[in-house]
Amino acid sequence: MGDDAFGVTIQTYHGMALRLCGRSMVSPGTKTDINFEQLIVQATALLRGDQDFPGLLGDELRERLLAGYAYILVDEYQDIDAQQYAFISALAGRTQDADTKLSILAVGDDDQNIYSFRGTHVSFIQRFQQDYQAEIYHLVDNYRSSDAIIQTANSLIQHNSKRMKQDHVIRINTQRQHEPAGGAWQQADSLGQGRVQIFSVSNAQQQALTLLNELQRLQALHPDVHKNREQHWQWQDCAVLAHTWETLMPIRALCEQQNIPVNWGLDSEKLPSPYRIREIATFLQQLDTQAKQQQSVTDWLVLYPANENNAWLHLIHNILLAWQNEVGNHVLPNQHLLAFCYDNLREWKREAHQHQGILLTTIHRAKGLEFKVLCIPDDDRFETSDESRRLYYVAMTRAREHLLLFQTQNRQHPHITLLDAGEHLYFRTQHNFVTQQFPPWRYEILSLKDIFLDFAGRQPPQANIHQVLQKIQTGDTLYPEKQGEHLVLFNENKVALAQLSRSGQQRWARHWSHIQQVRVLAVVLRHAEDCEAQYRRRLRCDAWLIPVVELVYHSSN
Ligand SMILES: Nc1ncnc2c1ncn2[C@@H]1O[C@H](COP(=O)(O)OP(=O)(O)OP(=O)(O)O)[C@@H](O)[C@H]1O
Repeated sequence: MGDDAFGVTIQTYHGMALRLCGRSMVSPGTKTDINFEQLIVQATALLRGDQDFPGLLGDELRERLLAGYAYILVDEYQDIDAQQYAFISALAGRTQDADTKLSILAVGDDDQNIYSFRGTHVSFIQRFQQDYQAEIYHLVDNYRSSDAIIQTANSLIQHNSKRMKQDHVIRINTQRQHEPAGGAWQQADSLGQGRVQIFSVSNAQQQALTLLNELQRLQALHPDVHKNREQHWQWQDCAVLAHTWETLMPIRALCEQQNIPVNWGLDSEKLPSPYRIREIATFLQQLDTQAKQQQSVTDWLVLYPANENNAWLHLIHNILLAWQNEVGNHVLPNQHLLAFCYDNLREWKREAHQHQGILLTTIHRAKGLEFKVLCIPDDDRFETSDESRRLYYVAMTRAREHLLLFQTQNRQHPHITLLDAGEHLYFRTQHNFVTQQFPPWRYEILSLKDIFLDFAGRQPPQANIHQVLQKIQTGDTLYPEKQGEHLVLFNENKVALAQLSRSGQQRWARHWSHIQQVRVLAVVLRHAEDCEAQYRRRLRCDAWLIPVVELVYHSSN
């Protein structure tokens, strides 16, 4: 699109609502984080004229707010919830007369609706046509996956009822139609031949061993296939997508034992708000104090270069690159970048992960991504329902070259049993691995409710703990020890940096002596005003830091 792209604004629902409401930014890192849940409701009320805006009437207001927008493209329309639906309707002027309506283009795939637990409903996309008297275009060309993968995914999803694409089957794009169904691997891999491979395994450990064994077999073949394309095997081209984190634990343990780099999708339910993470809070603070100053993004990129050693600084760098992509190197007041950061960080929570390596995460978090090699381990949470089939379909359609599916022997896999057992599938059952000592490790983020949040706050500003916490980095190791009644985390110089809360104590007392490693994931900022009034008088400083850690412990304890 070239320079025309500068006329396009790309925003999340919340970003758009924030822009329309004109909400002033709250001070970063304070208790008054933006109430994102109310933003969309408020913006909708403003657009509909249900809520007054000083000095402007309903239609006038809507025009003022939407000045400049002529077209709206809503992506992933299948995943909208009732609030977002009302917001889009108000934006598009569905209830307005023909002259004031904007043009709206919705893109979505009802087969990929997987967030119904969050209140999203496939009926919104299904009724789009009648809502807007819209024309429908079916995009059926697939540019991503091999034909074998496309056919296999189609053979599953066809079992769902009331699909919008019932009569519009996904097919490989025209330019690739002459290619073999298994792509380049049909020739290069005499065993798998680019077919979708289905592995029968007896338990979770054998599943992990089989999975890694197959990835290493493909890795060894890789140079033959890609020798002319200057492509090397990269572990980040592989992903394992499961229904639950639990399923991924033994796979991660085995990867770490074999020194295969792992990109572990972080369970963001356990993480603090990204705005409170030390590096991010500092950055937002910088932007906030210089909000009116005009600056180009390149100035910020100098301050925040790519940083593979610190996930948070790297995240800031990536957000700056995304901003550069949107506005180029135009010089703008920093407040625009600040709003962009708030919005982006909110979205980031959904896809939190760290490190380069094979991505281990849940299917819900892999939406929209794609990988050369995709594995779906068996998970006893898959069931016979349209919803579960859609989830499995989303996972399968992330694969470009290899799709490896796993089923537990002696159990009918609800989805694999539905696949057309044609030439695209290859069933593998012979896995005679030598029984090896399987790594017994489990991984868990110590959630903030398990930590005594005021631990450092009860020490004076000059206490050593504050300087040490300022310096610790993501990836550093801490050491668990008992100190009297308390479970405490120390650094290598025996400075106590955190103590578990009463609930943390109950949860971890049994495991404390079986912890193999404590890794710092983030350092979080806390202010005295975050603290309940009754405890505030015991504080001895206004702000302090808290380490957020992941515990690696022995699973049999
Ligand atoms: N016209 C095209 N020519 C070449 N490659 C394309 C074309 N359109 C899409 N692709 C490639 O196909 C892949 C899928 O495209 P894209 O992510 O836009 O599809 P999508 O419909 O959003 O996928 P999904 O909803 O399944 O995540 C990407 O790797 C993209 O680069």
